[in-house]
Amino acid sequence: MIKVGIVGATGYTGVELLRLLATHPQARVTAVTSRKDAGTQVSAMFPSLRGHVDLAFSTPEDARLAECDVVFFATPNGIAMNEAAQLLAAGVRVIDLAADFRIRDQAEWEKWYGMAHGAPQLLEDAVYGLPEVNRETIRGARLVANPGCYPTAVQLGFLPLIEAGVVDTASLIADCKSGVSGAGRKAEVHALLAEAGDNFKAYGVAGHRHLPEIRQGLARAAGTPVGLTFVPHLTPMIRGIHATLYARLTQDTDLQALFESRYANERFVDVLPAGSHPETRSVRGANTCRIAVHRPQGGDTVVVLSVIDNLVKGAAGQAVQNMNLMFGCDEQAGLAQVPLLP
Ligand SMILES: NC(=O)C1=CN([C@@H]2O[C@H](COP(=O)(O)OP(=O)(O)OC[C@H]3O[C@@H](n4cnc5c(N)ncnc54)[C@H](OP(=O)(O)O)[C@@H]3O)[C@@H](O)[C@H]2O)C=CC1
Ligand SMILES: CC(=O)N[C@@H](CCC(=O)OP(=O)(O)O)C(=O)O
Repeated sequence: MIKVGIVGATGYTGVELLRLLATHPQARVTAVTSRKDAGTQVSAMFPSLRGHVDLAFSTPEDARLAECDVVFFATPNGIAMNEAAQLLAAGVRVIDLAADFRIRDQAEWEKWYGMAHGAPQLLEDAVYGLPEVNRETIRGARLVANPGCYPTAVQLGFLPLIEAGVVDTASLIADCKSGVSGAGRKAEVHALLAEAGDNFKAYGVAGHRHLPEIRQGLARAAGTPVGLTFVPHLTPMIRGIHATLYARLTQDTDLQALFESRYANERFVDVLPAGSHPETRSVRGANTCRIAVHRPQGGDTVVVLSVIDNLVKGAAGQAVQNMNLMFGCDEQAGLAQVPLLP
């Protein structure tokens, strides 16, 4: 059994990790932390887990974390970077759901995240946890930087086009919509029902911190820097990301065949039949990215539609997928959920 610790288990990605790991045949959660709710039973806070998780939250200083095989950080940015080195030294593998190890360039990270990096010496070792790109490296990783939610949906949508060299990489556009759970469980006015319900708005147009992360991944695939306009929006739904991606074709190609062949062996990426319009509800609760590719009126603009559940393929599910790779488990272990609809 893989012994698992979760730091920050009272948040949305933390409780999602608990939900997914509750049915994992080879993993057992042994420590779950919270600063504010140490001592509270998990099932008292999350009734959905009653009968599935028999644990109480402990403080983040819990010594049992160092006895785990893997610790997930489901914490805000800037926490894992100060804790990872000690756990790694104790032989514990670390998966950070936050952004501390996602950007290779320290100065770039510090610019976007507005703080000094606490563990720059670990940036080199950290593996970016997008299995559809880095599967073999993730298998041997000690420290995994789990991708952000928007970056997962956007990269999976653009990668086939960029890898095949069939689009102009200087003029990419990602128009994205997220559900409110993307902002986490902390109390914030903009996420209140009366603020976010029955409303729709863009944010971060001048520059969102996922921009450098997406650019880094796409540039790696292109072998050259890319030009990307990324505009996130907040929609009045709880879960889900819908990314509408635009690129200019530079050569004629069978787009449907390109996408089908790129993801033919990927269990968590579903390329829909030509002409489809994927819905966020078709992936709710599941570790699936559904993609459709369009070429409106046969013109030179390609439109890719990519949907994920931000808490699953966009966070906790992808983190479990990475854990499965790191520990030699079936990649689908704990991740066989059928999406919840309606
Ligand atoms: N929500 C989403 O869709 C996605 C989130 N992410 C990233 O995953 C991480 C977690 O997100 P999410 O679950 O939404 O966040 P939440 O705000 O819902 O939860 C954060 C958790 O971290 C704990 N925490 C806060 N500060 C500290 C601290 N200083 N030390 C230890 N624990 C702390 C909180 O509990 P307590 O205060 O009691 O300690 C809580 O359990 C974030 O970095 C987020 O950006 C990534 C992809 C998608
Ligand atoms: C709707 C909403 O607010 N979403 C969050 C993205 C959450 C996330 O994945 O952010 P990290 O990179 O910090 O992990 C945002 O735009 O800040």
